[in-house]
Amino acid sequence: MTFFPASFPSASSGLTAGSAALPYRIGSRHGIAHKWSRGSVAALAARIGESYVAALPFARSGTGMLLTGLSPATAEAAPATAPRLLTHQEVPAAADYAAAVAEAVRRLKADPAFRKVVLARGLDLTFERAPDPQALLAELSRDPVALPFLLPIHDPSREAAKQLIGASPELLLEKTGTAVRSHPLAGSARRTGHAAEDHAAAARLTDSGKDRGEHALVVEYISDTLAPLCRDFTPPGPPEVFTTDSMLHLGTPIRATLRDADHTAFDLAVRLHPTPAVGGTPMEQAERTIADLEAAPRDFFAGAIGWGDSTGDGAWHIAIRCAELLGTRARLFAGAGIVEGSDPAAETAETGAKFGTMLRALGCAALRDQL
Ligand SMILES: C=C(O[C@H]1C=CC=C(C(=O)O)[C@@H]1O)C(=O)O
Repeated sequence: MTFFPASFPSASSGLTAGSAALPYRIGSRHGIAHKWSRGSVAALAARIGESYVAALPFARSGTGMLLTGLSPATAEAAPATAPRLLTHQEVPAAADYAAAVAEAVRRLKADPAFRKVVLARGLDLTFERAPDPQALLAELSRDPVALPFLLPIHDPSREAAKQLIGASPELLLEKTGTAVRSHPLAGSARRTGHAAEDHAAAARLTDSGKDRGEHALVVEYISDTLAPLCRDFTPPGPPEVFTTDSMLHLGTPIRATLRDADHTAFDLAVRLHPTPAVGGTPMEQAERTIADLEAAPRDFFAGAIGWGDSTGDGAWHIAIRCAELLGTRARLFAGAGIVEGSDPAAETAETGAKFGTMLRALGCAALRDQL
């Protein structure tokens, strides 16, 4: 699957940028859409070069990063030995995450208008020496369906050089001229790599009313947001199974044609973010529940990362299957969509399985079986 038009500088190997230049406020949900008109994006692109890269945090009120020095990812060979893992700690522990899921299910059952919330947790790792981000990026590039990314996300005035690294399987929005594309994912099963087991898991996922329901909320939200901006919007067909290196997902390809090419990719991404693939339905209630029940601050996890050019074209992915790197430490993140029919133990296991992408790249794939 190709996520980027051929003109994108890093089309073949991922999204990377040199330095965090201009932290900016997203403001209100639609505020930036006006500020970031085609003209302002063109002016910005002229200042920083042909293209820009940006990262939006999960929180709509958070501070985003506009990144300059867009640099093609160099897929260097990974060193033979990954740094030795010294410690690992789940944040929170699996039992506490399961308790948070149970509480979310209680709240969902108590209010029929509250349909879904995505709850996440972290996994803190420390290594004998600092993992090499370029080597990790090369490892993450092995999955052809995911977008590898490596972005500096630190605010220079606040802290040391934090980097966000991952391989996103989820396309939030791509815009080329008037053509737009999205590929929402929701509803998941662990991939074991054994063909017969994965085949059976894919069949169970396709037949699961609970997974189809949590997926449909995301497709509905994206369709409702894009349809008024598009001509002849055709409702997408049923979901398909989408296979990544470590997971199976329900995924729905969405394609449409904008009425007006003047919407920039940035504008559309900000209108869509965050979707119920990482937030919930309704969003305000999900945000409150996430603030109440999650132990690890999300920051840029479950945010959006993307690029754009002076014509307004660009592509945005959801920042999942990722980690924050800070020296010898890494914090991995994983979330699961919780609906009324969720089983806390199964959702906890799902987050454990989702850590698999980063664990494999970091050379500690075996840890996935203990989570
Ligand atoms: C929030 C994550 O995944 C999202 C994307 C695909 C499937 C999901 C799910 O089945 O819950 C999540 O919505 C994550 O990987 O941390």
